[in-house]
Amino acid sequence: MENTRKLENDCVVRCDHIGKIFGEFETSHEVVKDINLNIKENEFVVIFGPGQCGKTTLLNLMAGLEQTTSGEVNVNGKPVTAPGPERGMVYQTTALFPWLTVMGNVEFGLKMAGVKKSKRRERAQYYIDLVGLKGFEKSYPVKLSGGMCQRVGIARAYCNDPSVILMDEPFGHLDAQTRYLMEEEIERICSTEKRTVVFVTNNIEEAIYLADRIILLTNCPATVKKEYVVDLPRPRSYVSPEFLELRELITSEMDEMDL
Ligand SMILES: Nc1ncnc2c1ncn2[C@@H]1O[C@H](COP(=O)(O)OP(=O)(O)OP(=O)(O)O)[C@@H](O)[C@H]1O
Repeated sequence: MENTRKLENDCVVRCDHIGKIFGEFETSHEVVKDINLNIKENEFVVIFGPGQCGKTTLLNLMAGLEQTTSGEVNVNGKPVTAPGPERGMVYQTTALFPWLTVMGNVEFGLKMAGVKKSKRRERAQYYIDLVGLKGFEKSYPVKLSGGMCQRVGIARAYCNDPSVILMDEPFGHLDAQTRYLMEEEIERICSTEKRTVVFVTNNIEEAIYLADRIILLTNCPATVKKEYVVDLPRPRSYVSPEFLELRELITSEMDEMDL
């Protein structure tokens, strides 16, 4: 489906010296420290790092679900102060409306935006088909598997045509086989419809399989330890020598952090 968005430049998300401290005084906990990031249009950026290092917090700052204590997040050149429709979210647990069908969930944002029924149905159907859920339009979330619910979440995010889609470990709760399948699916969807995606994971293989660029964070408080541009051809093989070499490189960098 045509992407009608116009950008003034090719940088969609910009984090300018952002920091986050939870609490105050003796209970204060610094979780994100002085992070600078520029994420370009249609770039697939993976935020990767040790457990509990602050990945979700960083994503929540981009989403406007948390406020920075220093620095600023900009999306399309505008400061982020609260959640907004130009930032779509896909969560680890799908956060679907259980009382709405697949169609109802996918078209929800457009309905709220006042888009005419025929138009929003057409658009929602396109994304339902794209994520492989044709035939399930009238199903309720309770009848769907975990992987199918995640497909609905992805279709919903795409359907609203945000400038950036923020994904917080969307496959973290899936069994290993479904997870591999969904990684292939997101790869297929993103190559059919290029979007700017920021994707949080603590799975190294998932990171290398999907990313144009991996941002490796340090232990908490999270700072940028290293960036890796992943220019392996797509779709990638988990067992190609280049894939394994990069996995080894990032893993040894992480092992050093544990010392
Ligand atoms: N609202 C909050 N108030 C206080 N501390 C918080 C809050 N949110 C997160 N934290 C703390 O920030 C740290 C980082 O949490 P965060 O969930 O961002 O890490 P993560 O890297 O996404 O974790 P995981 O590897 O489990 O996905 C943790 O110690 C967590 O307890």
